[in-house]
Amino acid sequence: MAGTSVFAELVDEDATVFKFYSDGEWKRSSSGKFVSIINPTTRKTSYKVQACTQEEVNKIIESAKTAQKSWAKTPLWKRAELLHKAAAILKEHRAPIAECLVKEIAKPAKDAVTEVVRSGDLVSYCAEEGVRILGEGKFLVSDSFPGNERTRYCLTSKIPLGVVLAIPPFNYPVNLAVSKIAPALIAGNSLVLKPPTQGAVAALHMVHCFHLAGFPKGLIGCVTGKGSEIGDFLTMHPGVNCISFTGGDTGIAISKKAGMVPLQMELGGKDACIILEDADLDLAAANIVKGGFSYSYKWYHLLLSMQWSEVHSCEGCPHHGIESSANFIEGLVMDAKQKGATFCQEYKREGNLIWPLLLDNVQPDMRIAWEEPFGPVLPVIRINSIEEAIHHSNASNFGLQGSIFTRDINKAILISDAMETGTVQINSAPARGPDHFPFQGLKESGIGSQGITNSINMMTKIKSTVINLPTPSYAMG
Ligand SMILES: NC(=O)c1ccc[n+]([C@@H]2O[C@H](COP(=O)([O-])OP(=O)(O)OC[C@H]3O[C@@H](n4cnc5c(N)ncnc54)[C@H](O)[C@@H]3O)[C@@H](O)[C@H]2O)c1
Repeated sequence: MAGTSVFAELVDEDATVFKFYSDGEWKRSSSGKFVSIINPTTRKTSYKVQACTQEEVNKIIESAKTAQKSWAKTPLWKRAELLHKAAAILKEHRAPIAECLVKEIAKPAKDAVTEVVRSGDLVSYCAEEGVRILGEGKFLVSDSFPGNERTRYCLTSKIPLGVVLAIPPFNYPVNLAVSKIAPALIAGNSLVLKPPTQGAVAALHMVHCFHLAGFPKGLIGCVTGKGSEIGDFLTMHPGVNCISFTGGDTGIAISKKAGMVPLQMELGGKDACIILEDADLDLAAANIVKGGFSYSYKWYHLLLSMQWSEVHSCEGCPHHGIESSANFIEGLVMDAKQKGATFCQEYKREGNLIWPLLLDNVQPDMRIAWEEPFGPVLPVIRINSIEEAIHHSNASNFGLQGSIFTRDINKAILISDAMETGTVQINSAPARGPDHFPFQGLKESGIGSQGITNSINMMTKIKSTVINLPTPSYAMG
């Protein structure tokens, strides 16, 4: 159970308020204030976390700065060893962490366990990859550039950035936290985590697994509280040397406010799925259901016929969101209704629960054509040509992923090259992973690239050491 056995020190005596992690210890905030985490299913408070103060943020960053200096001097194999240990502990304690995910974000129990196990695997893979890529540098000689003799040797290596700030979103609060934590640590950085409110307790449990693995005091800090109170303070903090963020539009605002630090931004998307006439329609339908509805929290059963116009039935699958997101989704649906979209099912909402809905004949003047509902509402735009499909896809401000369904690989490649998205899936729904695949958004969907290798590289800088020789020295030959 959450907050018990090895996790008992995370929680207050009354077992409801979780502490934050600073300088290797679990602490109560001096604010005396808490942030409640509402269970989206029961709409009751599941947990409370500390509302940390700016002074507490300062202290965490200061400790992270100090700890990073000696961590960077820790041999790479030792850093990897600790990460492997943390990964094993994380996987061992998957049950209580998964329980938090169920209560905080209404993730189905099986998916919640998968998220934790996948996170452990990510941490181990990152340790292995780090040992290889950080153990290599470059050797360059000067005479390859015009006008130079071979009098200079340049040795390059990868050095850490310092303090990395990690901000994951609510939908994968563990996986998208470790995808930032592990690369940062293997590369010799320290790490400050600001988890999302919904998902904070799962993240605190995950951080405790790193604590149990024996990472040095202060190297990892985890601060909880309201984004509106400590968010800007964190992202504009002069002690932060890199920000790795996953979320929505908040990331655009952060990018504008952040100082001269490397940014890794993984933001919203509006992934177009282009289905050509020759597509395997069963495959396309199954993947569209998966891509459009799989994060609708509950099991679903949606039968799509071979023709969009003949959607037979759609049952179950309510979307357990928070009230503001349910209202936002409803706004998109009503706008589409007013402008003439065809409803393939009756729109159904009870409280925060929204049932899956397929909207046909969506037109470019409807908000749902462009805005991300982040809920179980799927718009269908009928197209007459490949060019029209590419046009609609590229007209989006987003550029995260896209899908193409066709049996003609030559056409698929041409369309893929024309799509302005970071990833294109041929004959599958948009997916993030496996976690070592590069993953990136174009336009308003992000800055930089992720995936284990890219994240490690992104969280380092190149350092050159140049050896200047008094006379040219050429290799024997
Ligand atoms: N690109 C991807 O692969 C990917 C993956 C998962 C989620 N997302 C996106 O995430 C969004 C849903 O997640 P969300 O609702 O948690 O996103 P969000 O942008 O509302 O919040 C993301 C994180 O930012 C924090 N935050 C809020 N205000 C802040 C501030 N002023 N300063 C610093 N941090 C602040 C939140 O607490 C949370 O931890 C969707 O738009 C979705 O597309 C994208």
